[in-house]
Amino acid sequence: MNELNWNAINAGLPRWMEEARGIAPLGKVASYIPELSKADPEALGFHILAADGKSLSAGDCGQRFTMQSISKVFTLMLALMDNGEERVFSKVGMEPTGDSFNSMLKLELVQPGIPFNPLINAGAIVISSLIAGSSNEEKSERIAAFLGRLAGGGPLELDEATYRSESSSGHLNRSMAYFLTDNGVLESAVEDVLEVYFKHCSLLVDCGQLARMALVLSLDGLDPVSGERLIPRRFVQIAKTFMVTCGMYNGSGEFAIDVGLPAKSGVSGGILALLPGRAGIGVVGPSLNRHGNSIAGVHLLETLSKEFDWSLF
Ligand SMILES: NC(=O)CC[C@H](N)C(=O)O
Repeated sequence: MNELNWNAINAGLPRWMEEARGIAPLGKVASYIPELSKADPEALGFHILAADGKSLSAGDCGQRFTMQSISKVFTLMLALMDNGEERVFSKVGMEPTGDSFNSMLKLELVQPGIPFNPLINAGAIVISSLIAGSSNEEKSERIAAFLGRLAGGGPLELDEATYRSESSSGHLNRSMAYFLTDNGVLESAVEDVLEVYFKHCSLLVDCGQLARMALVLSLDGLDPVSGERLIPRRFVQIAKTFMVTCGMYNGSGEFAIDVGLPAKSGVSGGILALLPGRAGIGVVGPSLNRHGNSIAGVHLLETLSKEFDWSLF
């Protein structure tokens, strides 16, 4: 396991951050969830945390934002822990779609009518219905506690305003959930499933917490401090593979070529990325490219990956 070149990262980071921030105006902050449109398009934060506990942060790394689709990687692993592989993959597939994250096109085009993968909205909605718990509250609490544990602390906090904003504007997600019910894929009532889904998308983190969660994945599910197993290795392997094939939506191929690391983005502008066995990374930059990925965040990761030869491929 080679050491990160901390001196060089530290020396180059201010310039690379400025360069990345400079292209933020070429993208757009998400506005289909009204609450997200309040984010500062020029904000950019970065945090890297290595397995030996060394870390480095830059820019607006103290800023909190909602996890959005980044949470889908973790609900997938929790659903796998609750149900096992066979049951989960009877309800969602394993293939990239090539369509945007909120597309429902292929639900009707391909049989059986299950979502192509757990990281598009339709797939993550199905995954929300597989989280164990006797009530919506218990399911949401389990997710917030699981995510918080990986981030190194107590349960993550819900951003109520974003949750309400998502729920009241989520017509497309709602229609997908009804479609999935009609296909016999969703077992619980639409509104119950969506409450769990919208709530996990609205959990708050900062870049440091994202990096801490990413580090657990980079260590194949082990807590970096106690060494305790938090997630079975097989389920982390599944999650990391999905991150490579679908984590950046229909920009995943380009990202694999330009950056070459398992990563997951969210429409609030967050990106979680990892260097296997070595480090976790959290980035935020709310201005998005056409695929819904942080434009400055992707640029920054690309620069770092090329500079330090981080690509796995
Ligand atoms: N790409 C994303 O981050 C999408 C998540 C968002 N909560 C939605 O349902 O549309």
